[in-house]
Amino acid sequence: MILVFGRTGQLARALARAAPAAVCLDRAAADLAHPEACAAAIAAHRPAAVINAAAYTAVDRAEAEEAQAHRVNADAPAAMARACAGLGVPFVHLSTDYVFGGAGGRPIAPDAPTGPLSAYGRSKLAGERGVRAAGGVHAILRTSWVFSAHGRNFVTTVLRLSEARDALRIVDDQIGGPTPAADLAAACLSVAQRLQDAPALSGTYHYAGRPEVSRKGFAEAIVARSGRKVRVEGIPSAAYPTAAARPLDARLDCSRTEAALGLARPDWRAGLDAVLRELGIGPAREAQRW
Ligand SMILES: NC(=O)C1=CN([C@@H]2O[C@H](COP(=O)(O)OP(=O)(O)OC[C@H]3O[C@@H](n4cnc5c(N)ncnc54)[C@H](OP(=O)(O)O)[C@@H]3O)[C@@H](O)[C@H]2O)C=CC1
Ligand SMILES: Cc1cn([C@H]2C[C@H](O)[C@@H](COP(=O)(O)OP(=O)(O)O[C@H]3O[C@@H](C)C(=O)[C@@H](O)[C@H]3O)O2)c(=O)[nH]c1=O
Ligand SMILES: [Mg+2]
Repeated sequence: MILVFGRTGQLARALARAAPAAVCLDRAAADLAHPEACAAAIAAHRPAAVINAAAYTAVDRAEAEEAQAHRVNADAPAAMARACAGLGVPFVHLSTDYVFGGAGGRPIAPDAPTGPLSAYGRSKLAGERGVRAAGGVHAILRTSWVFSAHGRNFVTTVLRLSEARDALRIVDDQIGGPTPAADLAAACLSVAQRLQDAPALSGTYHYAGRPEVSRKGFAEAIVARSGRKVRVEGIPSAAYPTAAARPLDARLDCSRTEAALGLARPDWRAGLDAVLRELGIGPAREAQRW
């Protein structure tokens, strides 16, 4: 059995769909603010593998709650990893492109130097370090711009805004790889299985959707595919001040993931069409050519 933390989140919902036999724990069952309770949950369930899909993901709010973000994103994953190492159970943990400063101008390899710009990024980087230090069989999967039909993500945000406005102002100097939660879930399950068969595959991997796009380009695709009549105006990040700074170019180089694990990058446009169908929004214009 696969044990999943973060039942109500985008990724965990997709994991539950893809692996109905998985046991998914929510905050009531395992609060990551209490790391030892998470370790106890692993010992109690004695799973074949653990996937941590829970995190403090409120990037801007984390600037004022860095200690809380650290507890949830660093202390809890470290405790989970230690529990898994003690039981000899593979641990799959999610991290983010926001551990990078994003100023390099080219796709970033998994072993590249990090440099988070935000409290969220710092907390996720500390989580990576704690997982590695536990020394067990593990995979850290860095991903980016995860979206689905559920919860707060860029797709649901743009759809909500496009219902209320006839123009959106979206930054066009931040580029990345949108990642469908459904594809990310499949990748996590594949990695959890591979680690059971080949512990030496332990390591840090990049897994994000393609083609890379700016936030403005992503918003244009969302608006176009949803059939909404909304103008999307490109603006510089400086014109959209936020509490947390975002990397301008933290594109993840995913080539080693494909080589080592056989996981190709998902096409986010197909993922977007699937999400819009799930939301009953469209119809996707057949004439639309990518
Ligand atoms: N979303 C994105 O764009 C990206 C996400 N990631 C990473 O991928 C993983 C999954 O992200 P995603 O599915 O989008 O996350 P979501 O924001 O959709 O969900 C986060 C989940 O974590 C849970 N959670 C938060 N705090 C606690 C806590 N104290 N105790 C227990 N559960 C808690 C939430 O529960 P509740 O509903 O109760 O708040 C929720 O179920 C995370 O590790 C994230 O950092 C990486 C890159 C991009
Ligand atoms: C809503 C909106 C956002 N933006 C900008 C703000 C910000 O710079 C950028 C992204 O906005 P959001 O806050 O929705 O996305 P954000 O919360 O930054 O998404 C991040 O989530 C965490 C969990 C991750 O790990 C990252 O990979 C990334 O996906 O878009 C606009 O320019 N116009 C808008 O109308
Ligand atoms: Mg956000």
